[in-house]
Amino acid sequence: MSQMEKIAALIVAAGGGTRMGGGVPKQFRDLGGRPMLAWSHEALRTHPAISTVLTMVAADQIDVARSLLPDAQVAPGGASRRESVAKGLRQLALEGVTKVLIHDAARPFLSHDVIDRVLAGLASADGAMPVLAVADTLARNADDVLGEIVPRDGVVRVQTPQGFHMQAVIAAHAAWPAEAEATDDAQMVRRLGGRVALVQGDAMLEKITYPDDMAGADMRLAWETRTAMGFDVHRLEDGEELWLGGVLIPHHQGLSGHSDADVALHALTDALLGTIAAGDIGTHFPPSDPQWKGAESGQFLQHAAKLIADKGGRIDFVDLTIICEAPKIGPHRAAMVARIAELLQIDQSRVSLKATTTERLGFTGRGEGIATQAVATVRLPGGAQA
Ligand SMILES: Nc1ccn([C@@H]2O[C@H](COP(=O)(O)OP(=O)(O)OP(=O)(O)O)[C@@H](O)[C@H]2O)c(=O)n1
Ligand SMILES: C[C@](O)(CO)[C@H](O)COP(=O)(O)O
Repeated sequence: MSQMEKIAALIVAAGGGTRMGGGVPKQFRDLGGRPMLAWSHEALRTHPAISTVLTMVAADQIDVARSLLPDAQVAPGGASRRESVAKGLRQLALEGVTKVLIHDAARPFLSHDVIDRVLAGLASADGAMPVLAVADTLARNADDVLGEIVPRDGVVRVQTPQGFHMQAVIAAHAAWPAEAEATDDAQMVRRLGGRVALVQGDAMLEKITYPDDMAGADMRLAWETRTAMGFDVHRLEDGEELWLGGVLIPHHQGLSGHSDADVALHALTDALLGTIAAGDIGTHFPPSDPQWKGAESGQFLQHAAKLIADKGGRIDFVDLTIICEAPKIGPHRAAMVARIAELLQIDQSRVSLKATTTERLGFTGRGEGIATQAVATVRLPGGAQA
């Protein structure tokens, strides 16, 4: 790479998703726990050769995009894909960009391998783009009757990101007739005599266009299911409040500990951290740290849930067993389930809470303390990208 080289990515995300329908433009819809747009943005942002990622969104979606991708550089796109690209190119040219990768937000599952292939193709051409072979027979539809067969030899399916030297793609956009539409940028560069190299595309990169494509994208995510457990004990003492499952319970004793000692939320926090192998509650909130003295344990649980969400994960189900002789848990079960569901932002049907005694045996049986076992099951996106 030369000293002066500056490679940018330009994501076009200003479309209305009319073929998809359903109100919210598809690039802002949830896909595996994060907006579709976030997937390719992350892949481009983390590629070592790319120094800038500019995302074009509809003018009235700027605030939405900023809230979904707080660190992203976003700008208003245009009325067509071509206009959105042209506006982005103008901005990137001012930033001294020498090469640009133009990518559809509607192609979320972009790997670094594809980016590498496009950049390699660009080294010896004006542009480079990923393509796939056509596997199906191609035919014309003549009023819902089979028409002419279209030879598929030498025909490829074109994907993005399409990479270009900035001068070549800016000249192509400038020369393109204002009234003509172009479905991509490579055809514009070619029309001006530019050479666009073809590199191997990726089946994961299929564009999400029609409603059925969302289901296909979910399947491509290849969710990985993980289950982990947590266990915790706190001592019952006079003069303490009894917090259990995020609920204050009237009792003659309460649990003692550095925080509010909510043994149920602690066990559940450990179970959730376990699903992403992120240590335990003490790793994140050391008892030696005075800031957690008397802390409400709901924040520990929310922290674990956020770490899972940051990985694109979803909490499928949590199950707790509170082990104590007293108080009776039954009367408080509904309130605890509601509070845990609220803290985790999941439906109450995904929270199970049970209780048992130990038949007066052991420390729980003698009323010296309360224990909780918790199990959490989460799904993490596994197949698409880390
Ligand atoms: N004015 C536009 C139109 C499209 N695009 C983007 O160009 C890509 C092309 O994909 P496409 O499936 O055509 O997206 P939409 O235009 O949103 O879909 P539709 O044609 O069904 O309305 C998408 O990432 C889309 O957001 C854009 O940035 N600006
Ligand atoms: C740019 C593109 O994704 C390459 O295949 C495609 O041309 C976009 O076409 P659309 O009709 O705007 O979806």
